[in-house]
Amino acid sequence: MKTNDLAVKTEKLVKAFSGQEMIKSCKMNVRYGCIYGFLGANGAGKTTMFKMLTGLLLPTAGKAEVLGMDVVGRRDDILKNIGSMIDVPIFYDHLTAVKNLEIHLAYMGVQGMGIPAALELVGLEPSNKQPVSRYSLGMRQRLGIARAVVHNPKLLILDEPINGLDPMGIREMRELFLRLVQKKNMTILLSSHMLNEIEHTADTVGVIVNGTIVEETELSTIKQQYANGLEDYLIKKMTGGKQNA
Ligand SMILES: Nc1ncnc2c1ncn2[C@@H]1O[C@H](COP(=O)(O)OP(=O)(O)OP(=O)(O)O)[C@@H](O)[C@H]1O
Repeated sequence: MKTNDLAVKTEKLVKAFSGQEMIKSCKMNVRYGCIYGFLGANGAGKTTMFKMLTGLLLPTAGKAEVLGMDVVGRRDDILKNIGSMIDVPIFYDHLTAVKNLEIHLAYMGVQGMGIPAALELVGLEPSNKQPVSRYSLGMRQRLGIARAVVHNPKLLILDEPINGLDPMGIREMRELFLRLVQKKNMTILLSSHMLNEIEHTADTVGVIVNGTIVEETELSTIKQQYANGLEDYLIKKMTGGKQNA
């Protein structure tokens, strides 16, 4: 794969905490225009990878490029061109959703797709005058996604984006992700423990085990090889192939 086909490219990436490597020589390739489902057990290193790609953590060693730019040297340029939601999204709780997005756009220095459009995309009512402190968990999650997309980023990095959403909300987000890729040319890198959701949404899957990505594959290939779907595939990869499919 040519380097300029890749929205995310890491080589031998390492992150150590207190001298202990939690990300180990990790290689990740995310193609432009794909929905990449990032899978792994609790503590495998998904959030740590996302934090390095979004400039929240500095790599200990190795190389990581996002949209062709080095994560260390060009952090600010990267941040203008990506949208992310990592961990529970934090807002100005005493302000409305519209005000929160206005502050975000002012900070980014762009108009983006427009605040009402972004709120409508995620199923929130732009005329809602309630402060965000009154929002349910699912509404906060939707607002987090609206903030991640409102400035029209090229790449979206979403850590467990459907946590807290009801079944209707999950379906709406799935449709939204597909629309963002097809109509707005975005690339989406997302993690989820909800394999059923990844099966419905992603076209590429990457599996991280103990801090290293052990395989990146097209979902269609997995579906051909594992009649029962992603769960059998994932368990096999997580156990080093010892578990029968
Ligand atoms: N700031 C930190 N200091 C020390 N250890 C950390 C820190 N952040 C993460 N870790 C450790 O790094 C490892 C990977 O954690 P990470 O949160 O990236 O996993 P994850 O794959 O996102 O897990 P989950 O699916 O549970 O969210 C864990 O062992 C975690 O305890």
